[in-house]
Amino acid sequence: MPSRLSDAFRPHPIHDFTSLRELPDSYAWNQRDDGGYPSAAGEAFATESVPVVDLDDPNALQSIGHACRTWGVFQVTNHGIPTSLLDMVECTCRTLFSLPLHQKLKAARSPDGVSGYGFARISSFFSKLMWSEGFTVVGPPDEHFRQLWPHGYSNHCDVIKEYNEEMKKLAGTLMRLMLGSLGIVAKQDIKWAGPKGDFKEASAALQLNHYPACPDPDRAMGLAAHTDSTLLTILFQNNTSGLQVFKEGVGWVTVPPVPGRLVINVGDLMHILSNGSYDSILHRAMVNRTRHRLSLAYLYGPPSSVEISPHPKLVGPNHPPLYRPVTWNEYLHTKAKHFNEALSSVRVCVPLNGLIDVNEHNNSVTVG
Ligand SMILES: C=C1C[C@]23C[C@H]1CC[C@H]2[C@@]12CCC[C@@](C)(C(=O)O1)[C@H]2[C@@H]3C(=O)O
Ligand SMILES: O=C(O)CCC(=O)C(=O)O
Ligand SMILES: [Fe+2]
Repeated sequence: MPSRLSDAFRPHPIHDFTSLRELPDSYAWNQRDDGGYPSAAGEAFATESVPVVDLDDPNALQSIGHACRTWGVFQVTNHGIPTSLLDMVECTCRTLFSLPLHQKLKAARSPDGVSGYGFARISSFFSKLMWSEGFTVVGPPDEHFRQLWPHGYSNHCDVIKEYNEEMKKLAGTLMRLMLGSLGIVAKQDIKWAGPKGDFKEASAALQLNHYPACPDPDRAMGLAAHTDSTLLTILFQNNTSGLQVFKEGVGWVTVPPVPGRLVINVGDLMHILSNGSYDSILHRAMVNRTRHRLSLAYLYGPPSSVEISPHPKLVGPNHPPLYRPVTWNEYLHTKAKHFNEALSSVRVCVPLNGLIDVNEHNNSVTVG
């Protein structure tokens, strides 16, 4: 067992960074370290804010379409997720990350696995370390949770299962609205949406993130800038701000947590499915000097056997398909290899004499 754990974390020595009084150099980022995205004047005086859509509003479909075209991210209210469930899942997160490191490592993500405790996967693309820890849940959490809490894990399992079920329903609703705004009717136009158009066969991963209070937050990075490899992501953040989204021409815009709101990100697979009409949103998480922060990302995608490609309704003589078909597993691999170049690596090249695509394929991780 110990050799498996040290394998999982070989690239980054395991130490309890949460109790450090000073920021070690290995955690001190400068702008170049995070991809060098310009911090436009907007950052300090951001006048723009991420759209808010009331899901009970009869115009929700139009508002969501507009938000997806202009931002690639929006917040929702009246989403139907009970506050009590959000409180409970936050409590499970808090309890999990409060465990001593040696206990959390009993549920460490294995080198080739997707579920379990670990530091940011995308760390390998950066020379600096991120000020965060995470726990990924794919499928039932029971086995890992039993390692964490030998006694009394079942309540935490129930909370996660209920949260996943509620998220799945909400994700189905959001899919119908996001696609509806492109003229795509889920139950007619998307085979895997099923006869009721409820996307029952969809897959998902739940990512719990913890950003401890940090002695030097201006130089630290919670989670570096990335887009999600999903169709869409539903993000819950506790009462501490940290999420920022990048808007072209504006710069980094903070999405402050507001009770009752959830943040919806357009992911890379939605960008592909919409044939580029919706952009996936580049986002990152900053950290705080005095407060620790929790977030939960519900990463939503198609069933593992389904290939996502630009929808035929959005393709025509003047609108060639911009991307080749990919399954979620294949795309996750591409992301793990090419990180923020993953989308361009599945893009179709358009030479003068027709369409060809240039790609490497490989397959194996299973999310489902
Ligand atoms: C289903 C997913 C989506 C994953 C991989 C796998 C489980 C965890 C997800 C995240 C969560 C944190 C950012 C990200 C970039 C990461 O490193 O892990 C995400 C990644 C992706 O969107 O590619
Ligand atoms: O913590 C956040 O606000 C962002 C988390 C995130 O982007 C992710 O888990 O993919
Ligand atoms: Fe993300």
